[in-house]
Amino acid sequence: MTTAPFGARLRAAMDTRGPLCVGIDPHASLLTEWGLGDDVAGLERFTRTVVDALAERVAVLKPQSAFFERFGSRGIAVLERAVADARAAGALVLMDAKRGDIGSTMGAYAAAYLDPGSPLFSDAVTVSPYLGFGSLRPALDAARASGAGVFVLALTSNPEGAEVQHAVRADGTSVAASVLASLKAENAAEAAEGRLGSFGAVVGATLGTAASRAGAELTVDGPLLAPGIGAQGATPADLPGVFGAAVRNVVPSVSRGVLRYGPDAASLVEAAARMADEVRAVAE
Ligand SMILES: O=c1ccn([C@@H]2O[C@H](COP(=O)(O)O)[C@@H](O)[C@H]2O)c(=O)[nH]1
Repeated sequence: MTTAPFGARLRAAMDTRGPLCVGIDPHASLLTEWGLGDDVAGLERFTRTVVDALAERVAVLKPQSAFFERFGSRGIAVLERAVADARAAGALVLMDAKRGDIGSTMGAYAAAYLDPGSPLFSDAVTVSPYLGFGSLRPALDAARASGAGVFVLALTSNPEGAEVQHAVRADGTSVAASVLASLKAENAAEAAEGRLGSFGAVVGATLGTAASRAGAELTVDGPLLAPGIGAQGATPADLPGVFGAAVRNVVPSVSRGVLRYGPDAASLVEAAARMADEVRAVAE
């Protein structure tokens, strides 16, 4: 590995830029609101505007792969360009792809997002542990080898997530608690040296006290991606209540709550800065 581990790069970015992650989610409705066509040209203009406005300012940009995949290969080409441009401008790119499959197929997903030779290589990727945490091993190993990161869905921001994530296993722990404990084990070496690990959890900012109800220990010694701020109803003020002492490792994520201020670049910058200020006020 020639690059520093993701956890170290993320901590440095959070310290210099603040911890905010802005999602690139080109919803059809947003393309229309921005006066763009719901087509590849609209997708490209939207994506380029967000990257140009924010990649030099925020710690993390999180393209939502689904919105690019719906345009087929030409949408993926836009995504590839966005990843490269955002990284070149200094943002860390978290590919929100939520992949999860049997281990052998997981290896191919890892090659797509975590192999530096891939056109979609990203600083980190979201994955789903519901084929068993062990099925994620190829992604965890690939990330370790390339200095990338992995964010595992643990307690998602949507209300439906609880039916799976709060389910209690034969050993009496919840599914979410078990995912979080597995992540903590992955980060053990970095934690022993006082560094932020590269293996993070997705924990919704919308959760209220649900994490403690699921018996989930949020201190995984890695980053905690907190989506749900803005359009899903959570605010930065909710973060201390959801995360407690772990708030220092939280990367609050907002997509529509910033994107709705486009297409004017200055308005996007202002919206992200306002959100970052609100986050700073509660996270320090
Ligand atoms: O638990 C989760 C995991 C991922 N997401 C993703 O984050 C954004 C949220 O968009 P908003 O417009 O800020 O609501 C979106 O890409 C989701 O797929 C999540 O919301 N919750």
